[in-house]
Amino acid sequence: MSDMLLVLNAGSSSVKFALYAAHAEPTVEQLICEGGIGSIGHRPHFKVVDRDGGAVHDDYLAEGASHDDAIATLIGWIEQRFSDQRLAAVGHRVVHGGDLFDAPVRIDPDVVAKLRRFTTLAPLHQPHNIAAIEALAKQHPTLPQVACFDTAFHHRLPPVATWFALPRELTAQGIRRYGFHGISYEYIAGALPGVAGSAIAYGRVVVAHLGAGASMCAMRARKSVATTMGFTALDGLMMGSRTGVLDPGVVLYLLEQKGMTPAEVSDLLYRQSGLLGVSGISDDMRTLLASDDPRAEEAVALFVYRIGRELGSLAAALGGLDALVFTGGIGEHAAEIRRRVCKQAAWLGVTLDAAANAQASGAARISIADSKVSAWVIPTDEDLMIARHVWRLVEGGRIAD
Ligand SMILES: Nc1ncnc2c1ncn2[C@@H]1O[C@H](COP(=O)(O)OP(=O)(O)O)[C@@H](O)[C@H]1O
Ligand SMILES: CC(=O)OP(=O)(O)O
Ligand SMILES: [Mg+2]
Repeated sequence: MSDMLLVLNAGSSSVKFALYAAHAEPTVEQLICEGGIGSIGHRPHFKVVDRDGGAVHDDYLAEGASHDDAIATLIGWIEQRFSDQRLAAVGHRVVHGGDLFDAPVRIDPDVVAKLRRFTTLAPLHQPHNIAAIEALAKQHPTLPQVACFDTAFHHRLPPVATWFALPRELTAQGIRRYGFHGISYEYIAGALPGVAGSAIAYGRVVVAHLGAGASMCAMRARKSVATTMGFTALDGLMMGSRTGVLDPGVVLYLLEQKGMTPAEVSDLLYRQSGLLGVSGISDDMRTLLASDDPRAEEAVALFVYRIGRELGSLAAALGGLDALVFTGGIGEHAAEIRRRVCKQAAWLGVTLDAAANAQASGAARISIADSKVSAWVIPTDEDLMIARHVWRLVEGGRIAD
């Protein structure tokens, strides 16, 4: 009976998954199928596609089905569909590992207890990451589970890049910049030599992970030296529904002058702001780019402007820039956003190849051949990165059934 590895990325309203054959270290070719159960809490939609995007399964769960129901349905479907194969281990994307976890780890009750400490620092993600872990542990107590952390890739940031200008005792308590999207950045760092060549890969590179959640990371020789997200995944860039960086005085004003509760402020900053809040239309870049509403244009303009400001800051942290990489749903698919960002970065030496940008599909250079700073699109693959970590832990014998 051959083995499979399951990767889960549990979010606020979805459980995304990828299933890999585990006869060797996972590669794209070993992807068996992927998909997810979305709209959890409403009428959950269970969709699965094969490696080529062909439909494998399309069904709905009962109205109001929970995350636990979704996990049970997914595992049941896998066991029934692949009854001649064994699920050897499960890897989870866990957004916040704080200062406790700098590498993937086998999950046990002690690890779960530690993960809970960071729930308030990642309210959109951590509770659901933990819910998926606990649902699986309850339903399949002997199934090895591994946690891979968004924060781990940034664990060796220069100390000065982690400090807030707060009293020392608060910094000592862990109130500092952690950084996120690290699984994505780790994958891009691994892909850079093959896509852009070693000279660039080991140079000064800023990677822009532009999705519903968005951040940027300054890398030198493929190591994180600065990043836009901070203590939480609320900081940095303007995002689909999140503010990004905000004058902390605004929070005090909302609490003290507007009489909002902390919970109301949290909901405002995490779920009602960003592209959604500024446009008053949508958090989805596709909708805003297709809209002729002036508010949509203002939201897109601010989104691009904030990227430009952070790019300048990250180039300063690097002492210059050799390459700019776009990834994430917007970074990989929105040529218009890439065009605007690169135009705004002309002062840094980025010269866009308009045709290459318009037709980019998969990994591609989108700057002209002799651009002082090259620009690239590299699709990320957080699931594959997690599957590789699970394999290395299992293969290294550090996971026993
Ligand atoms: N073809 C496209 N054109 C523009 N934006 C796109 C396109 N496809 C996806 N997106 C954007 O990518 C976002 C999702 O990015 P993704 O990285 O998948 O999100 P998440 O942060 O949830 O992982 C969507 O909100 C949408 O705005
Ligand atoms: C950390 C974060 O914001 O993740 P996502 O982009 O998946 O929301
Ligand atoms: Mg994402």
